[in-house]
Amino acid sequence: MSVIELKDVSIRYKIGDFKAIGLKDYVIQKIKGDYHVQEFWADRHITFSLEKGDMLGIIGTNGAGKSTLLKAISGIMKPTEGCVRCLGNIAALLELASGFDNDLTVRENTYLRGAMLGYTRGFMNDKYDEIIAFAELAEFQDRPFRQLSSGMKSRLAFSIASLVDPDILILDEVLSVGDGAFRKRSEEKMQEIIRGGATTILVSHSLEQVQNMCNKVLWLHKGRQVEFGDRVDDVCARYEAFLDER
Ligand SMILES: Nc1ncnc2c1ncn2[C@@H]1O[C@H](COP(=O)(O)OP(=O)(O)OP(=O)(O)O)[C@@H](O)[C@H]1O
Repeated sequence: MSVIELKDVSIRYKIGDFKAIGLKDYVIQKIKGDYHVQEFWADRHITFSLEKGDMLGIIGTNGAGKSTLLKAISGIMKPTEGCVRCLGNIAALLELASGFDNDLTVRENTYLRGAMLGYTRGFMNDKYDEIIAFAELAEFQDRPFRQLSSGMKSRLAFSIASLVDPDILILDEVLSVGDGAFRKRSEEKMQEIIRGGATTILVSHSLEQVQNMCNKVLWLHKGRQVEFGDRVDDVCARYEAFLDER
């Protein structure tokens, strides 16, 4: 049985609606009669499924709809059409800095993120040292989160998400932010998670990373599904040829 299944998923953004422009401008525009909402389909008719242990790489140029699709898979957004079905607990690393509080310490933020992922305090007590050691942040444990560099913040986010044994791990470009040594360790960690049976989705602009790590690939372009399949090298080669032609 598939762990993740997307059936004909389409996601629409509304540009300039009252939520985007604010109530005041909405009222003014409405009175003047020039209130217009534009629709933009960021993803259109996306259909694929993943089995337990699959590692999917999503590729595509800027604005292809990759991050939007991850939001729908992780439950942050509801698809406008179609359906997404996921089995098991999901750890999603989408906007790395989000969900952390700059005024709390690294330790407090670690517990906070754990709670947001649905883990108990006891579980986090057991995992805490491991999380901090993996992120190499032992000296920063009791410092305010704002003192961390952006690379350190993403190390902590990755470390929490990966060490709590998710059934589904969703990563948006996260591995490209750490330095070389951390990137290598995080790739190894992800391989370990996959060997443990988790299903992983990774958005990456590095074809080398997708070829090295993924057993399936989804190529999106302007919201459309160009290719999906397990012939990762072939799809990446066609995508590369497409990039060269542009
Ligand atoms: N909140 C939003 N409101 C309106 N349009 C949006 C919104 N978020 C994204 N978009 C648009 O949806 C399209 C897809 O964006 P998305 O971030 O999913 O692309 P992406 O493939 O992840 O791009 P990148 O590789 O640049 O990160 C883009 O054209 C973007 O401008």
